[in-house]
Amino acid sequence: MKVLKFGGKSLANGKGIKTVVTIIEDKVKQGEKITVVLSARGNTTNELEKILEKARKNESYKAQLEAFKKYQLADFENVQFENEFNTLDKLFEGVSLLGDYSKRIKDQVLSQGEVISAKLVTQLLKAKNINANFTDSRELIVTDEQFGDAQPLDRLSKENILAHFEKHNGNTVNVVTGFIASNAKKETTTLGRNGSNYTASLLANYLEAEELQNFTHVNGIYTANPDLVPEAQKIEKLSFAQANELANFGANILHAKTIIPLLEKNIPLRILNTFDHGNKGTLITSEESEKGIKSLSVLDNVALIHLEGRGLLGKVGIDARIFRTLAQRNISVSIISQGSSERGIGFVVQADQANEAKFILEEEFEADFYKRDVSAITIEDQVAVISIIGQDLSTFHKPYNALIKNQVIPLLFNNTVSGKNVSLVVKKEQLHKALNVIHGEIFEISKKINIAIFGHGLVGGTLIDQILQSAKQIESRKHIKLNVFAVANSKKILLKRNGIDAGWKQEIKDSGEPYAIQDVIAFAKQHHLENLIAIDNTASQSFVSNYIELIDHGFDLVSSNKVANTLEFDFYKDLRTKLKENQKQYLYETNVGAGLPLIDTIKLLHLSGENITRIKGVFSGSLSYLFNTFSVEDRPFSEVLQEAIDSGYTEPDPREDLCGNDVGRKLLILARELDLSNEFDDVQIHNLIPENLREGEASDFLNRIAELDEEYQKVKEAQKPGCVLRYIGDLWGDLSQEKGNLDVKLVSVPATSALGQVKGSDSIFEIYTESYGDQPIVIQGAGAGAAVTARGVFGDILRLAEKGNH
Ligand SMILES: NC(=O)C1=CN([C@@H]2O[C@H](COP(=O)(O)OP(=O)(O)OC[C@H]3O[C@@H](n4cnc5c(N)ncnc54)[C@H](OP(=O)(O)O)[C@@H]3O)[C@@H](O)[C@H]2O)C=CC1
Ligand SMILES: N[C@@H](CC=O)C(=O)O
Repeated sequence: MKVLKFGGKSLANGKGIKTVVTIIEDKVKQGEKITVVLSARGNTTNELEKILEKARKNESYKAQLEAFKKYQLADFENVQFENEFNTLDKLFEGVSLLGDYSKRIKDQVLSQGEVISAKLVTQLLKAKNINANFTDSRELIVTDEQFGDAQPLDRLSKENILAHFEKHNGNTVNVVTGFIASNAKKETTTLGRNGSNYTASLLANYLEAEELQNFTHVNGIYTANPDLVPEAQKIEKLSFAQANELANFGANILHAKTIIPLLEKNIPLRILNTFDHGNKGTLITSEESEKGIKSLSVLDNVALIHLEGRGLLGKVGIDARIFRTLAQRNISVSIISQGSSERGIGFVVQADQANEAKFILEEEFEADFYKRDVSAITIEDQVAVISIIGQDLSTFHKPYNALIKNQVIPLLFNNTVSGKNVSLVVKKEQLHKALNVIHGEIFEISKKINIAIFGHGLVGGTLIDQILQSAKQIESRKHIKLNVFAVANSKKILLKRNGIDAGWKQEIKDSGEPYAIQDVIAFAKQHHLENLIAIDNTASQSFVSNYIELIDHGFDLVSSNKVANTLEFDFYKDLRTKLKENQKQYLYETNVGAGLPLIDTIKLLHLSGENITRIKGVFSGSLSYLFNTFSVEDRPFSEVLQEAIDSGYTEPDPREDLCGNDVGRKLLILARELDLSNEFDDVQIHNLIPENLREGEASDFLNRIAELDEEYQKVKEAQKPGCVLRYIGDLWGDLSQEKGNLDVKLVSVPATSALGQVKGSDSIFEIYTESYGDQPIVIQGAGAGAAVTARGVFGDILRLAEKGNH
């Protein structure tokens, strides 16, 4: 025999109730022996509670009652609920007259929901020629007199149930009302929270069922609530001990009282979804699994109470007084935390008991207030408790660090000494984000990284395409889910919580909106997005002014834009202070040498104490291409320049390359990596643009580039034989001083020298250090181009996304 229990949502009008009847019918046709336990349908219990309240307040409740009846009858044929409806009419009328009701009356009212549900399903099954038998559990389960939360009396209940099932056996499908029972005086009682589940597991126990199948509206037990954590995964199998842990922390289906009767008889419990027939759900058995499970559960109807006082240190009996006082009013405390200094104690109670708890504690500690031993008792009610079940403190630093990096600061946390649970109290507004952050860390199923990309030109556009192309692979290889939730240019933004797709270019054109940076921050907050990274792929100085605000709101930064690192040294330092304060990171590997691993190398050498004495080379990819090609080919300077522009090597305004600013910036960035405090003005720059072409719009300049030809032809021809032109950067001098010398110049070098042999758009960086002497470390490769630069930015994103950084 299997016991099938259906919850309220499964029994709602429409798809629900029809599916339930089909499930039962199929099982009967397959020859399975089953017993069915039902909750009240849909929202019935809540509705009855609401009508009862209205009646108590003498408000008009009849329209709601009629709507309730209509819902129960829907368009079902041959169903008679006259008895139940009459009972409800009388009970509500009585309550309305008295202006009050007892728990006993409430149990009578609520019980009608289960009776109606079981009668209806019995009728629908009979119409399908199934031998269904309406079974009122009030005839079977005998309880004490604790209305609202009655305790079954085991021996009597078992006797009744066995006798009933002996009588109604064979192919009979007993359709049993869940939740309700009666006391020895035959008065209706109810079994409290999870009552129907309890009825089902009691029946399974007494009848020694083969399995209890609990049909819900979800596919089973998840690693977290999938409504809050989209990446949550179904747990296929659990042991009762593990289920019990989950139950203790809010997984209602698994409430301890439902589990114990099953555990006693070793009866498996399967959590199934009425609406997803093929799904095998979660199976809970007594088999102990070696692998620990982890799951996140939430209690959100709670409040945090904090009792604070300077005079509590070393005083004996304070905690005892607190808990005794609370116990006297039946107020249960779920989480407690007290520091060793005993300056205060924080604990969590049910939200609806918080005010009463505060009041009675203030009474209890009145004298202590007077003596100033206790200074305040406060309630924080917009809080939630997250419990990480299966988590001990050995690896707790991972989710904890990730929370801090995401600006979620737990108000309180504690762990269990035995077992593996860590609970955190967080602000309710941060619950969603906190859950996703912790989930990503502890499961490594896929940690979501939410990315906002500013600038979708050559580099930005290529980066987006690269991300979209590799996202799946990265998710399966690295368990990192890259979600580009924002793409913006200087005028418009496209915001998509679940990430853009291949149609992003058209979408931003069609539905992009004007924006300010605050809109992006607000969007991330509204959608509880965690692990935020802002990517600056602009060349804009004005965008850099958003950096501080982004950092303040929890974004890490990645930029291909070099401006932020080359503004005044004060800003450079302030930015780093802000980053440190907020535990945020700023990566910009592509600022020098595009995708080449240059900045990282220099940082490591410098950090490890290696004295870098000089850095020299061809810093610009576009100017490398220009002079490498122009030096050896007999073509006009402007033609080669145009090729460099068309190949995406130059800055958005190519004059930034030709005037030497871009190389100057790169040189300054490296100097600052070596802790030199140079300013941009310190860079000696040989500007390649003749003075008469420096002013005006970039487009005017581009129309006139042929005017450069004559001058550069002369420069080329004035060289010694066997020499070639190179535009180089040179950082030199005593680099242990406050400032170094920074030169950017056009030089003529032998074609056979290292600089002379550079080809295409390659950059070359010679890093001279004390240990390496005259033989520099050389880093050489493509120094410009959208693809390599975007790849470099992508590398920075992954570095941030990898464990330890986020
Ligand atoms: N090309 C290369 O090889 C390398 C380039 N870089 C750097 O990459 C960056 C991007 O270069 P590239 O892609 O060629 O430039 P593009 O001109 O192709 O693209 C720039 C993008 O930035 C947007 N933008 C400009 N100002 C703002 C603003 N204030 N807010 C938001 N978006 C803005 C532009 O939008 P709109 O169209 O509305 O103006 C455009 O989408 C530059 O900083 C460059 O120095 C670094 C290393 C190598
Ligand atoms: N315009 C730059 C691009 C990379 O920073 C260059 O030519 O090097």
